[in-house]
Amino acid sequence: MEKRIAVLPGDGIGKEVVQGAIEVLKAVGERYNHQFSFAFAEIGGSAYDSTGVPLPEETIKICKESDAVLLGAVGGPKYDTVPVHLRPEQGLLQIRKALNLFANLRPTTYFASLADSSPLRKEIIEGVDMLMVRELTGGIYFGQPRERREVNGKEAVVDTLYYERDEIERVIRQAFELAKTRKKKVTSVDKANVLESSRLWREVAVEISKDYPEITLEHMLVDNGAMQLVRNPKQFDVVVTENMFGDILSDEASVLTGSLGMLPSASISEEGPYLYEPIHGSAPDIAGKNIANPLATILSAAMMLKVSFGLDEEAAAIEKAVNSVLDAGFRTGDIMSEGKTQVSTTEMTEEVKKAL
Ligand SMILES: NC(=O)C1=CN([C@@H]2O[C@H](COP(=O)(O)OP(=O)(O)OC[C@H]3O[C@@H](n4cnc5c(N)ncnc54)[C@H](O)[C@@H]3O)[C@@H](O)[C@H]2O)C=CC1
Ligand SMILES: CC(C)CC(=O)C(=O)O
Ligand SMILES: [Mg+2]
Repeated sequence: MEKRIAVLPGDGIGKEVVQGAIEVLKAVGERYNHQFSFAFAEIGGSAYDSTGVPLPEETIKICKESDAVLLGAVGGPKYDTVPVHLRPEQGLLQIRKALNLFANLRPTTYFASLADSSPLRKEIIEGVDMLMVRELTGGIYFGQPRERREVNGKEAVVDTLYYERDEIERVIRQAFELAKTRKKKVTSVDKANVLESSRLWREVAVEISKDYPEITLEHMLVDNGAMQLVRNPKQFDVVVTENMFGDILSDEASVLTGSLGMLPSASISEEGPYLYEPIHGSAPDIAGKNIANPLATILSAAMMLKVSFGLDEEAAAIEKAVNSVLDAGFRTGDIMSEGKTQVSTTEMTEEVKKAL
């Protein structure tokens, strides 16, 4: 199979972890006789530095001409004083919008050999297998107006949480479709006791559920959801929620696996190409030290093989290699525990390649 992959390393550890995923994809290509080519493009702070904007037109073009997109992460303290509309994070929001990536799938699975790395008790996390479906192109990260203003002589500020019914419908329908292939339960997380947007969200979820009689729909308020996620995560199968709630809850969910550095994601659209990225950010506190965990990005590459290219066997081979490396005791600093072997980003990548 011949596939062209757009690669957007971004900033900070984004560059380091993406390199790991590329090497693993090349190793899979060699072993299974696929030709993966890589087209590099800029995004985020590094794009701002070289072009003055966080998402150059050229990057959008390269992505649209590719079969899938692999992204690292954007941002860093260097850009704190850049005007908000030019900040690295805007580049990420803009590429999601440009590619119409309306649903972000963030699976949280239990890694038996990492049970010691989670601050949560083993009996709470053992067997966790949930999928967060986060709305990705609407809500408060995109709504207008978003500005500072003066009101009655005082400094004021406005952000806007805006959704159109069809934006809510398509992501909730996607969650039900995914639940059909899993444990047949959808938990819709909202704040319907306060927000009008959540009241419509809940209404739409009930309507769509009528098309899926075999699937159980449950509603949960987001504050309770945040608590249930660490108290009893095994109750969840598919969780569907709006953009900001999903952003926050999925970082929380990563604690169930042992580290933020373990959670991959796939962002899907109606037309493709899809985009794959770890859920973490550019981690300025550890960037440039070759200590970041590359596994979330390597597992995102596995999601790419499966979801975009239909290469189930190859994707499973990567997942199996990751598990065997963890079972063998290799750990980056974020998942390190007593008696294990601490390795760097590049060494972890090498171990995964060997295990393949
Ligand atoms: N998708 C993206 O590009 C995202 C970008 N950001 C941006 O990243 C920058 C830093 O944000 P933070 O709030 O610090 O979030 P972060 O996700 O970058 O880091 C949070 C903590 O987790 C650790 N961590 C994250 N990924 C890791 C990995 N692979 N291996 C080991 N440890 C890891 C970091 O060292 C840090 O202590 C900001 O500019 C933020 O806007 C934040 C989240 C997502
Ligand atoms: C720019 C942010 C919305 C990125 C983020 O935190 C995420 O997508 O998880
Ligand atoms: Mg986030």
